[in-house]
Amino acid sequence: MSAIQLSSVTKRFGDIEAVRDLDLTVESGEIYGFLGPNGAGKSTTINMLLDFVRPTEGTITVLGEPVEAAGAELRERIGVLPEGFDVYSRLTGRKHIEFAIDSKEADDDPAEILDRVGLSEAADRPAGGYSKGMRQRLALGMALVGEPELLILDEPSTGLDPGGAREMREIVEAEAARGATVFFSSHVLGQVEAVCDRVGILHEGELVTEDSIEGLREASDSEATLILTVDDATDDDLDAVRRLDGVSGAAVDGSMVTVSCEAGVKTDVISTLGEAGIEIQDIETESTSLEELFLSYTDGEGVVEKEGTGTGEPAVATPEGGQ
Ligand SMILES: Nc1ncnc2c1ncn2[C@@H]1O[C@H](COP(=O)(O)OP(=O)(O)OP(=O)(O)O)[C@@H](O)[C@H]1O
Repeated sequence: MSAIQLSSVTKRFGDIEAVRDLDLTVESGEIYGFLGPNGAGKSTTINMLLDFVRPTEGTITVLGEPVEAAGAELRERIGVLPEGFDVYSRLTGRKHIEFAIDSKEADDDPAEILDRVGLSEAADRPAGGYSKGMRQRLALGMALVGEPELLILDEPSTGLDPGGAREMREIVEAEAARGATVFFSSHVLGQVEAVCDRVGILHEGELVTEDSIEGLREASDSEATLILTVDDATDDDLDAVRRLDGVSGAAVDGSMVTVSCEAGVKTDVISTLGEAGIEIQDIETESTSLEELFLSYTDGEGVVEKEGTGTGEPAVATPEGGQ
């Protein structure tokens, strides 16, 4: 069974088309990253999944139920971390979790949930005094109540420090391991890259691509730029290189030859230059990074901040040196 299915969904607010003809399926047990720059339509889509707003056109089913017809029973099967979650200032963190347990008629141990989200020590303080990151942890804790079949997390890493972002990812992975489906939105590529099985990129209300991180990486790896330091070369020397299948361009500037090509033809380029009598002193390869690929899908709008990835590694592939 699909956990989420949107068919030809469009949402208009007056003249604004927030979501356009969206077809999207998330299978049960998947961790799906919903990526897009500000204003792409992510929150609108999430709000439609939760039946907070209704689509102008199209149909939506969640956990096999048409959302428009579903009621409290469906909501009890879903854990939600909403965008811009606001705490009840005077209530403690523990009270918030207890409230979520009561309203879902669940039997979780509040202390265990508070511990999972790293709020044990602050549990008995009024949440009004919590930092932004602590509020986000509390919201995540409330979403976890009742072992939901589906977790819908709207920008869950907002306000989290790198450690908090890593813990959030570990929780997402643990939830998926017990069988939950996780759908989370982000404009932070690193968050999505580290944890998701599949990613959909939304831009101006439309799904511009959908693939596994591996698939996206392969797409980005398939194009490369070769930068060669040579003894001497003329533009005419490069004609044979330009004629090679998979080469999209070649240029020479002094002792530097730059060739844009598919990654698979790099060796052909080098041997063709050799056959033309060009002495190669040094070779560097730059692959198209995942970051550049994302930017190409969103007209350069920022989905690629590296905030809070917490991996201690770059969030995106960096140009590789050497061959
Ligand atoms: N209630 C509303 N009334 C009018 N326009 C709206 C409403 N909700 C959303 N929009 C518009 O729909 C578009 C998509 O907004 P949405 O909040 O879904 O984007 P988003 O991808 O979640 O962005 P962000 O990353 O900034 O949260 C925007 O142009 C927004 O102004």
